[in-house]
Amino acid sequence: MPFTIAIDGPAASGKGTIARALAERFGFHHLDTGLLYRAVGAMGGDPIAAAQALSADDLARPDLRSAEAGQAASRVATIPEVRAALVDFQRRFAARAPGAILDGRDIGTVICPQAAVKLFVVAADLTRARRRAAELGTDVEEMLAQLRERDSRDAARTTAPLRPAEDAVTLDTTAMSIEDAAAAAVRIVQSRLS
Ligand SMILES: Nc1ncnc2c1ncn2[C@@H]1O[C@H](COP(=O)(O)OP(=O)(O)OP(=O)(O)O)[C@@H](O)[C@H]1O
Ligand SMILES: Nc1ccn([C@@H]2O[C@H](COP(=O)(O)O)[C@@H](O)[C@H]2O)c(=O)n1
Repeated sequence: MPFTIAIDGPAASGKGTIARALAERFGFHHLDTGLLYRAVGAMGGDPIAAAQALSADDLARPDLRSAEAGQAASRVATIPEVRAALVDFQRRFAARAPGAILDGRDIGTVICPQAAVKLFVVAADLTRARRRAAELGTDVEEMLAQLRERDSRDAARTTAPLRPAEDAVTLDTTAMSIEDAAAAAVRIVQSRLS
């Protein structure tokens, strides 16, 4: 039976970094589900039609990592029909052998409620803003405002809001290096594998 790991948390908390480290360590597949919403937001036009027509090629667009793409993603992510159109793809991915790691906002609560491991990754707002601003070469204060706006929208929406699953383990990476955060996640996964 494939082993599924669900990783959720606010923007730039380190979900993807941890997911990639786990994928490398355990040989599992990894899907950054934020890319699906970023692609839908970037396609323009009717977001519901865009979500229904989404293909793997759309996820390879070079402009999806920008702050603007993140804001557009969080707006289309509030539309229930957009979310519904993306469920099957994510669940099929989660069933891949020998295991799959999905990171996003509703993986442990909606997409994979039966996941073997659920992590909710958090970090202080300013820490997240500093890390993301360094990554994109942008202003920290502006990034802080953008992350807070996105987190508020994600947590306030009625369909699949950002929140930890009841059985999720919270991992606060504020004072952790990338290596320490990855090692902490590996320990949690190992404890469930054995
Ligand atoms: N523990 C850490 N220490 C220092 N920098 C980190 C740490 N974890 C992640 N980072 C850096 O912070 C930035 C955001 O991390 P990452 O992309 O993993 O976050 P995310 O939660 O996946 O973001 P998003 O919400 O956009 O999907 C990246 O530049 C990453 O290298
Ligand atoms: N499972 C998910 C994943 C993402 N979203 C929305 O997309 C935005 C961008 O996500 P990133 O992980 O790339 O930052 C995010 O702010 C959410 O609005 C989602 O709703 N569900």
